[in-house]
Parts: sequence; C-alpha cells; structure tokens
Amino acid sequence: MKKPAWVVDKERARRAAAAQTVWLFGLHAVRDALLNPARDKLRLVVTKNAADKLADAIAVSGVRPEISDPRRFVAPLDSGSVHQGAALEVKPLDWGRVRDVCAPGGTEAPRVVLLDRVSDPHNVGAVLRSAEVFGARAVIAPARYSAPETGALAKTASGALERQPYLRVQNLASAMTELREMGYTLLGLAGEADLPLGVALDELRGQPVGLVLGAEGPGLRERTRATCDKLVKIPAMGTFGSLNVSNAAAVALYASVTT
Ligand SMILES: C[S@@+](CC[C@H](N)C(=O)[O-])C[C@H]1O[C@@H](n2cnc3c(N)ncnc32)[C@H](O)[C@@H]1O
Repeated sequence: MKKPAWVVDKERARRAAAAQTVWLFGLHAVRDALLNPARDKLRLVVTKNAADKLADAIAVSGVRPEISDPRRFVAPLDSGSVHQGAALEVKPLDWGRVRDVCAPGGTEAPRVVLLDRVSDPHNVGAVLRSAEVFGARAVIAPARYSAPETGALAKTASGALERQPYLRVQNLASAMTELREMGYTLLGLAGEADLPLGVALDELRGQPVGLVLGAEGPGLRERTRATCDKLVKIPAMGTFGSLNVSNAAAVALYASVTT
C-alpha cells in the first residue's frame, strides 16, 4: 500500500536530520567517539600533540588524522571552543526506540531519566554523564526544544554520549505513556511538591522508575506534570530550594539506585 504523503515527508525529514554532521571536540569526547564502533566518523583534525595522545584510539578507529597547525585549529569549530587540539566530525548516533531500549528485563530495576525541554547542552551533557555513572537505561528528551547532540554537549558528557542512550522523541507525553505501559512509575521532580523523593522511592523498591525533570527556567510543563504518577521533591535544607537540573538529576539517580 502507498504511504500517505505526510509519512513520506516525516521520513525524509528524519533522514535529513540523521545526515547532519556534528563536530565533537576535546580529548575525552574524541577518544570515546573514535573507540565507538557504532559511530560514523567522517573527519579527524588534530594537532601533532593531540595525535600522540590519541594514538591508540586513532589506530583502533582506522580514521586517517589530518594534522593541523595549532594556530589554525579553530577553523572547524565554534569560536571559543576548548578543543584541546582534537576535533572529530561525526554523524549523530541513532539509539533506536524507547520500547526496545527501556524494556524491563534482567535482574536490575531499570531507571530512565526524562528531560522536559532542557535546552542547555551543558546541562544535558552533565545529565548523560550522571545517567551513565548510575546505570540508567536512557535519557529521553523531546526532539524539539531540547539540546541536540553537539560538541559542547559531548564535551560536558566527557565520553558518556558514546555509551549512554540519548533518545530524542517526537512527543515526550507519548514516550511517558509507553514507559508506563511497560511498568514504569513516573516521578516528576518539582521543588514545590509535598512528597519527598526518598519516601516515594521507598514504595517502589525493585520496580522500574522514570525520573522526569523540568527545564532550566519554567520547570515541568503542565501536560508533563499531569502525565507523571507522582510529583516529588528533593528536600532542601537551605533557603534556596531549587537545584540546577543536572544536579537534581544526579541526586535523584543516586537516591533511586541506593534506596
Ligand atoms: C532549575 S529547576 C527549574 C526551576 C523552576 N523555576 C521550577 O519552578 O521548577 C530545573 C528542574 O530541576 C528539578 N529540581 C530542581 N530543584 C529541585 C528540588 N529541590 N526538588 C525536585 N526537583 C528539583 C526540577 O525537575 C526542575 O524542573
């Protein structure tokens, strides 16, 4: 059967987005990408010094490095990037579908982090790093209004971008519904909630949990709040109740794997 035009257009849009390339920079981010067999690597530009430091990873990757004069190095990057003499042009990773990546199974109680329009690449990179450290199945974010895979994000993730599934979905509420159908309880993190995170986690021992965090300024959107099972707070002792979103994610992930 012939596909309707909008399906074809969506597919074309998805293919076009997937064909876009990204410059990763910094020794950690470039090394881990070179070592990732799933990563499409297009161009490696390095100073002699960085090439020496990355020699093992370059050999494993089979990518031919272009040695650059350090003074001309900024050319392929945003001005001001702290590149440490290493830049790698890549295609974004495709981690697959929520249903496949997050399906419960095995012995551990899976954890997933959902970000509601978190747009700062440094925040998303830091969340990916914490998610990797605490063994989360995935970090899920809406494709629009959230940070895409960029060099700045990869640098903050410090290599975690290559290991931690980062799924950008068309619709966050649909992904939340899908997770709930798979048995996840969704805890919305909101500083003004009454229920402490630890109390909620106590009742969910051994069960799949999704931790839903809001954007830097506005927090959780109304629809996202309404799609959560419970709203929970990280109790604050000081006068300043609100944490940076990546710090809130790290605290919540730690609590969720130790409770
Ligand atoms: C910088 S905060 C957003 C502040 C925003 N004005 C608000 O009212 O939510 C970003 C996100 O971090 C999480 N967060 C920060 N502090 C928290 C706390 N004490 N308890 C629970 N979540 C917190 C929430 O998910 C929040 O949406």
